[in-house]
Amino acid sequence: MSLLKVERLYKSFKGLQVLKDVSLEVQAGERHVLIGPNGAGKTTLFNCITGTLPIDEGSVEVNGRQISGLPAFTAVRVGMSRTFQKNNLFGSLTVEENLHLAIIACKPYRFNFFKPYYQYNELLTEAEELLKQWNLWERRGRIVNELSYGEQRLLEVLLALACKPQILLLDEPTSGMSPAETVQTTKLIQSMPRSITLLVIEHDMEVVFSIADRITVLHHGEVFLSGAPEEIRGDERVRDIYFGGGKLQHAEA
Ligand SMILES: Nc1ncnc2c1ncn2[C@@H]1O[C@H](COP(=O)(O)OP(=O)(O)OP(=O)(O)O)[C@@H](O)[C@H]1O
Repeated sequence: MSLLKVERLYKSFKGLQVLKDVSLEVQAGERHVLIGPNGAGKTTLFNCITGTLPIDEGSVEVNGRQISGLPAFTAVRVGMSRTFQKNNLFGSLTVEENLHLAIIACKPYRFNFFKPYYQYNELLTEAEELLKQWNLWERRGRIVNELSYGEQRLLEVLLALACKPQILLLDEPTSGMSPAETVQTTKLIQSMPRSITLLVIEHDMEVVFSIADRITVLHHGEVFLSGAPEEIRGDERVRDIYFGGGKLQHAEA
C-alpha cells in the first residue's frame, strides 16, 4: 500500500485552474521528486496535500486514511511534516530555541505553558539528539539571523524533522544556496533514514538525480510523466518542456 496517495485532485484560484486531475502515489521509504517549470503547480500541490489549501475535488490519503477536507494539523497528526520555499524561523532566537519551539509545537499536549521549558528534560534531550544527529550542535547557540541563508534553510529541515515525521515534504530545499551548501543539503537528504519517506520539489537537476527513486513531472497543473530517473532523463518531451536542452546535459556531466 502507498504511504501517500493523491487521487484525481483539482484546484483552482478564482477561475484559474492550477491543478487538474493530479494523481500521485508515494511508497513508504521512497524518495519521490516533483519537478516542473515555474508555475506548474508544485507548491500548490504541496499546500493541497498538507491541507494548507482546501481542494476542489479529489482525495489525499496517508496510510489509507483520508485527510483531504480536514484541518492542516491533521497532516501533522498522521505523520506529515513540511518545509516551505521561504524560511519560517524566529530570527532573533537561537538555533536551539527554534528547535525547542518546533518540538513543543509538535506535541503541545505534553507541555504546560506556565512551566519554563528548560525544566523539561525530555525536551532538552530530544533537541540535543537532533542537533547532534544533524551536525548543528556546535551552532546551537547562534542567533538565527546571523546564520547564512543556507544554514537557515538547513535549520528549517531540522525543524521539520523535530516532529519525527513518517513523510517529509521539502519545497525546494536547495534554492538560494551556495554550491557548498547545496552539496551539504543533498548529503543530509541522502543520509535520512528510509523510515522517513520523502516528497521533494527541486529545480537543481544535480540534486534531483542524486536523490530520486522516482520522479513526477508536473506541467500546466497536470502530471505529464512519472517514472524512474532514467526514464525521465531519457524522455525528449521532458527535455522540451522543462530542461530546455542544456540543464539536463549539465546534470549528466
Ligand atoms: N494563492 C494563490 N492565488 C492565486 N493564484 C495562485 C495562488 N497560489 C498559486 N497561484 C498560481 O498558481 C500557479 C501555480 O503556482 P505554484 O506556486 O503552485 O507553482 P510552482 O510549480 O510551485 O512554481 P515555482 O517552481 O515557481 O515555485 C501559478 O500560476 C500561481 O500564480
